[in-house]
Amino acid sequence: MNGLLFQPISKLGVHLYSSCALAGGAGLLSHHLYFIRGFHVLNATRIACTHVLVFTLLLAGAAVENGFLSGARIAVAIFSSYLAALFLSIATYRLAFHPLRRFPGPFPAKLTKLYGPWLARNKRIGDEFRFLHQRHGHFVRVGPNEISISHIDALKQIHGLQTACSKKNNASYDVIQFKGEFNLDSITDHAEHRQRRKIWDKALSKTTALTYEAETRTVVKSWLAQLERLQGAEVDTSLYAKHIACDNMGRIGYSRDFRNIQGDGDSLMFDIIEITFRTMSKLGQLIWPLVLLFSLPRFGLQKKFEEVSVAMTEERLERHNDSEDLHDIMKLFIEDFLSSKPQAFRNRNILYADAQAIMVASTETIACALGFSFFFLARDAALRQQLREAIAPAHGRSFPGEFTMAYLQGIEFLDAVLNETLRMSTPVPLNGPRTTPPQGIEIGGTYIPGNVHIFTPPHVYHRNPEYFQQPDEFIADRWLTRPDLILDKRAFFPFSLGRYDCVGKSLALNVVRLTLAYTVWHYDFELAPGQTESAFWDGYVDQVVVKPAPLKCAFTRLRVPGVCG
Ligand code: HEM
Repeated sequence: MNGLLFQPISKLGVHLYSSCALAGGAGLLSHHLYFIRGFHVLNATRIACTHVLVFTLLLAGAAVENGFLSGARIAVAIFSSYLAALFLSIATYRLAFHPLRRFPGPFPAKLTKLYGPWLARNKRIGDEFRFLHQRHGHFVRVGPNEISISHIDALKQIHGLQTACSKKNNASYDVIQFKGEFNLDSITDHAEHRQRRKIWDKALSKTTALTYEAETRTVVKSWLAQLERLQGAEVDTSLYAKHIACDNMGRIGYSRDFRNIQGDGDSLMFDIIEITFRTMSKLGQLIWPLVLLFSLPRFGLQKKFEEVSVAMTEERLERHNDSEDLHDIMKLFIEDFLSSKPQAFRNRNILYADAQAIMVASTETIACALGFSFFFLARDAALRQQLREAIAPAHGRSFPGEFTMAYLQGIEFLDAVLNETLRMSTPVPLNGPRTTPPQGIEIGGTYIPGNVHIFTPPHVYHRNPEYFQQPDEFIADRWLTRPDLILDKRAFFPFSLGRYDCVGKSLALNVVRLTLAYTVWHYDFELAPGQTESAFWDGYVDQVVVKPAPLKCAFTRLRVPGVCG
């Protein structure tokens, strides 16, 4: 066989050309018979290995016949012909024949998924999507098989309970797993998701979220104590927003005290938690490098992340066996896992996968919401005062000198500040993609073909003048006295929508409400000298979840709590 293939090559000249032509034909065939059919991203490792193997065999065969240098040149020529034909065929198909060929969008996005990492190069992919929509309209082709949508009808059709769209055949979710088991967010099968979600819902329902209040209050009190210790020094509120979110996650998720606020916790914790998202965000929506990366043994922070989540789960399991009194999110997962007929947590790896989900989902998001809330308050004394006055009736209602969630939940102005923060700087700017059903869907008169990956980026909706007047201005009153500034309330969905919406919404809102109420009640704070608004705006990065820039603030304890000046 080798002889047959390489004899003509060894004579070079015309025979090399025909071998290259043959390889080109193979490139065309591999596109039309394999790559164009179905969904192959998850086979990236196998595909890469097969190509490396074929090239190595080609090189070896050619080197045996022609010596190493000539053999290498021949092998490269033949293999390049194969690749050139393959990529040319892919490019021609994507530009001229793909079902999405008529959708507007930047030229490179139509051609290659490598446009994703390029778009993410400034770590502001949410803004980039926004600019693309401003330029191209409601439907933008942001990748060869990807459409981003900003039409209001898309929200119900894609996320509504009756939707035919799914998370299937969408490698973004498939890569996030622990040894083959998905976490709640990355499950793509509806039935399996429903079973697991029931337990999460129980662990984080509105009523259960209230039962975590004492733990959150302890965290907030540590923050106030830390402010007391730091009196006079500049405080990086973005850093403490992280610490508050992380310590809160430790207590509510696992009944553990991380002590980040006090400064004697594991300072690496947040880096460990954000590592997966940081890697993903660099790639835009390009998933195959992640498939390759995750097929290797874990290393660095990714390894540490797995080790930490396993260790925390094992430790929590042990404590469950010693005493079932602990009350946290893991408790319900463990109860199902240890039951005679588990409904969702059928093995330890599922437990580890969702332990990771608690860490990631409840930390960075809350840190972002809190970090930006501190910013909007720090730059506006009137806003702080208005908030203080608004929360005053809730102070001491349940316990002397304390705020409780029960009363804070009814404070409209507090929620207006929170809504406006989540609109202006939504923690998850893009949301995960969905896949259209095989028959496609029609949105606002536009037909989107089947098996296309679609995005409905909250950041694009939240800052869209079609839905919000003066979209780039923080105006808390738009949620109260200025409803004219909201043109379509449906366009506000920081926690996503439908069956995959955020299960931790109530908990997250409670943590932010309690932290802000106690902070403004006991302290006045403003941007520290030298800290500019633009430095904060320019410095945040979008790593799947937005990470606020450092923000130096000066805090002054109020002599009479709740009374400034
Ligand atoms: C301000 C804080 C938060 C924001 C803005 C937020 C936002 C979101 C969004 C947008 C999604 C949907 C993602 C997608 O469609 O791809 C989501 C899902 C999720 N969130 Fe949150 N989140 C927050 C806090 C939390 C907290 C505290 C938890 C508690 C552990 C949590 C747990 C989850 C989980 C498990 C999912 C997946 C739900 C499912 O697929 O059924 N989140 N979140």
